Amino acid sequence: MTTTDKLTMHPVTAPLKGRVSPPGSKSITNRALLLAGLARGTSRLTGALKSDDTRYMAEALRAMGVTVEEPDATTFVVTGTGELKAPAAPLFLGNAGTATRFLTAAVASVDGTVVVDGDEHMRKRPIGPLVVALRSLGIAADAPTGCPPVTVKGNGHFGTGRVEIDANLSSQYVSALLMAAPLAPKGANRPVTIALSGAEIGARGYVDLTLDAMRAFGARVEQLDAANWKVEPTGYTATDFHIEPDASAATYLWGAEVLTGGAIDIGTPAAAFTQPDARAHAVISAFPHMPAVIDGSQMQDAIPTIAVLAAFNETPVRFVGISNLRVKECDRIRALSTGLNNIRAGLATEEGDDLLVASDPGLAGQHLPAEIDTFADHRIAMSFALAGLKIDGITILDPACVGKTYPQYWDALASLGVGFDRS
Ligand SMILES: O=C(O)C1=C[C@@H](OP(=O)(O)O)[C@@H](O)[C@H](O)C1
Ligand SMILES: C=C(OP(=O)(O)O)C(=O)O
Repeated sequence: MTTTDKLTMHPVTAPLKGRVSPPGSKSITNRALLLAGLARGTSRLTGALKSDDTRYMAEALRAMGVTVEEPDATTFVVTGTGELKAPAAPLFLGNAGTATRFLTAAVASVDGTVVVDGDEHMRKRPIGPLVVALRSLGIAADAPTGCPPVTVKGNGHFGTGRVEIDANLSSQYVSALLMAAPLAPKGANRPVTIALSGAEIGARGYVDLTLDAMRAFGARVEQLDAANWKVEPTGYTATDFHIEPDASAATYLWGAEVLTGGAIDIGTPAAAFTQPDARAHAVISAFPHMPAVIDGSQMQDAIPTIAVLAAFNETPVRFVGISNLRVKECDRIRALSTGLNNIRAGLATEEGDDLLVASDPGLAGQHLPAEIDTFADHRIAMSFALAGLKIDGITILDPACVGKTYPQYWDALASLGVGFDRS
């Protein structure tokens, strides 16, 4: 599809029925790309996501001497030498949080200086706690604004010993340290211990994805207790690896199904996903009787989907445990309240970091023209598209921002019979 500035949805006239498979998981693809790039030898990654976020990771690895081939639309063939080389220019990672955080730690293993940078949105997303943790290991890292760009002066290996990390703002800091930890100095026989400091981590399920991917690439990592992990200095071993579909992408299809009373076969049962957002399936399946209070802490990326559905629920919904939605691609609590109130004043209220969504099943079928500012955030675009399935007049601004994780999103909706005008 060509890039357009606006997309106005046509409400559906019949339940949505058909088969649409979500693309590969962004989280798992970017973990597998990195670990394959750090390994010596060739790894074949199948079922992978090809989108802005994974392209940035692949390009960064290429810039550091890794061969990344793309034989088809869902496969990466990655050949590494067992070490990353210093890139000739700063690594530009757009607004890909995973690529930015994971590489910030991994480039400590480069022998030379690496600048990790992103776009204007990424330059507002905090990375200070990760930089502090790297410095405590003796790695020269600097991020003067507390956000990218980060300059890392690597000395050819990661550190050893114990490192503390405050992961309250992002679980990606823990994943970043875990994945870099096997890259200890040659001959090191001491493990790295990663210890949580501060408040409880956001979405623990992402750390579990990290451990699974690390073990698949030969790492020896042990969770000692809820706050401590021990990682042996093994490096990584190339392997073939299959990536499951993206659970966050699946939430839009589950949402479209319940909102229209349809039947959309996404090809993967909800219980088969290992990603945290699969938890959203149970909540979405309860629509239009979703609970009065929903804790988003363990399924953060699904909250925009559920918040838009909540407007059509039988009863209001309060979202709690979502404070770090304020530091995602945009301030998602603000973007959701702005968009919902734009559809109808009073639909959403922010109370501190809670979001209250007033419900009105009678919204369906109404003509309520609203231009939804997506703040360049794929999840805001994809979730408000659901409102446009039931309300006449919903226009999504900058619809191409879905390219961050689901470039085929609009085509997928069209394949189910959804209509829209582009302008
Ligand atoms: O580790 C990951 O793959 C991710 C962790 C989450 O971010 P935070 O850890 O910053 O909450 C999530 O929102 C993001 O889309 C992907
Ligand atoms: C928060 C997200 O992405 P990231 O942190 O990887 O940029 C997301 O995809 O919703």
